[in-house]
Amino acid sequence: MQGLTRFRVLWGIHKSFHGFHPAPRHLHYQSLSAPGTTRWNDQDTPEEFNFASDVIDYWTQIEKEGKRGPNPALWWVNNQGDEVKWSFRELTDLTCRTANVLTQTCDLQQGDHLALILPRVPEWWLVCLGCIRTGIIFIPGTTQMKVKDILYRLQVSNAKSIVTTDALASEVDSVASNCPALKIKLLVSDHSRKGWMDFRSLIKSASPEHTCIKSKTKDPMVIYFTSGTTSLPKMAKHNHGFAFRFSLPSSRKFLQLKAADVLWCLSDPGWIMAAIGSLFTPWTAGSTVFIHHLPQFDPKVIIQTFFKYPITQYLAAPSVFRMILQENFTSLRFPTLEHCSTGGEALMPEEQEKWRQQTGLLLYQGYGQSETGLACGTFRGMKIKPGSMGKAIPPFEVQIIDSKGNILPPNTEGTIGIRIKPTKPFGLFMCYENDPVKTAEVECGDFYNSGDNATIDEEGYIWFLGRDDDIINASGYRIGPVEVENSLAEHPAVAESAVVSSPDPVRGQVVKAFIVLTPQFLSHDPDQLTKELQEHVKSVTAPYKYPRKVEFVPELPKTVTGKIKRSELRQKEFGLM
Ligand SMILES: Nc1ncnc2c1ncn2[C@@H]1O[C@H](COP(=O)(O)OP(=O)(O)OP(=O)(O)O)[C@@H](O)[C@H]1O
Repeated sequence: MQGLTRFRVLWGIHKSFHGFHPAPRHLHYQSLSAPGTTRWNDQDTPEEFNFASDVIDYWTQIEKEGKRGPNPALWWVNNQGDEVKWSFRELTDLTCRTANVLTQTCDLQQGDHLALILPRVPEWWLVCLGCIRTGIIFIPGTTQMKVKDILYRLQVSNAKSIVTTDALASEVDSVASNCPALKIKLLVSDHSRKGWMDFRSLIKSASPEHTCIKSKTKDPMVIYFTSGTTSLPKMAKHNHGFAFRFSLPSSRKFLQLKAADVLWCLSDPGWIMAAIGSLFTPWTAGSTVFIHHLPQFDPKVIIQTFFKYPITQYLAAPSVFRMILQENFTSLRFPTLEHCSTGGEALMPEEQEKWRQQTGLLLYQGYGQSETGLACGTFRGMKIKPGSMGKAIPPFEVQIIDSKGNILPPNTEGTIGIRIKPTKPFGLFMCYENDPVKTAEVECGDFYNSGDNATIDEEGYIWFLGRDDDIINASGYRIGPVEVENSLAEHPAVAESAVVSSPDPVRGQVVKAFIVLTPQFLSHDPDQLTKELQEHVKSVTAPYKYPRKVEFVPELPKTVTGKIKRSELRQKEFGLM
């Protein structure tokens, strides 16, 4: 049975679409920002914007007029051979049904908080858009969370509702009595569960007639929990302007997607990268969002997927590219893949080079945070400087600033700042929810202070050095962990490493490297390997940066989003844990 038909039969949904007459507003907005503009004036801000009505329903209309190609809006597959293909028309229909389930059946109102903890299942996209249609603020989270992570998020967010699957339902039930705000539990499953509403059957019987709210661009839309790499995760709240930003030519220039493109973004749905790469960017361009359910990252499955489906663009964290590279292919030529991008953590220049050698494709890097979305990046076709995160993406003006918010000259180490005065640009978070103190703390003069250390060169390329807290001060030298980790990555023994400062009775602090070895080096003599790695670092970078201490570990501590927790390693070194 064909995927789409199968899905319709599964859900009992018939092809009845109501008439939509959306104005193709989002394309008009392109004229509001010229590429290269670095400042956005508030008077250009559209008063109202809603991604569901202004973008999704626009493409639905284009489809109805027969002006869009046959590729689906969403193409979902799993390892069991199941497949879902939805057109924009179906997406409009299903997300209107979702909106009705949320507001009518669940009695949720505009401004209520909904925790959305789903794996890569099609319902994730339905709930996001259903929330956008209704003004319910959705709070994505990763399914890798444990009970205490879920409890923390439900409590601090005051979520009134949660949408999740069987895998986490019992965890939610075990903490629900400690979450007084939580009233509605929606289960995405083929089975029913006591105390939970059945999302799939509710959708079937819901009406596809729904009038989208007229959201103000400055109305809240989504809250992202930060990864918690440095402290407890914070709640970065974004408005509809975050979604609007993707309609600007400057944002569209980043991947240069066309309606015929098929974009595969591997990000966990709980991370802001998923909203960027598998929701707002592709659908603004009318492209296909391709999703592989992938409960675990298996590089072999990822590679097979490129050969099986006509994927043209690929976006994943550096660690995913790293896994594929570790398969050591001499030559991988993907039949339809044209463009690859990465971000979210440091990318080693040699990984970029290895990717080019093995696949013949360039690897473009971007940088962002839960607070900022994509702040800078290497636009498609722009010269790549290996190791650099590219240039500021308008309307963000990115500068390297000192602790008072003064702009520093090129090639001077400082903090990445995004201009917020006189005007805060679209796409930058509104605030940390319920935390005016933390919100005020990240304001630094006329800038938002990212807390990341970097330099900018004469051409405007930004070079990541490390988080402020991770910078090592050894014998008067300031050392960014990424530089040392980059050097270590060039050695075949190193699968992964984390570099932190460690106390030393003579020098105060020294550089220490925690190293996960590649399988072929596990049996090597550790002392000899330590010396070899130290010599290697001295030979490829300034010798003062070499790790005086080395510890081989089976794995590195990571956040639920897979980021290395250097702060945890550092605290252990200083006896603080
Ligand atoms: N291209 C990149 N290169 C290096 N680091 C990156 C890149 N992109 C993102 N990062 C890192 O990821 C961080 C953003 O991650 P995220 O918003 O998920 O939360 P977090 O900052 O890790 O969590 P917390 O603020 O709770 O400690 C950036 O501040 C930066 O340190």
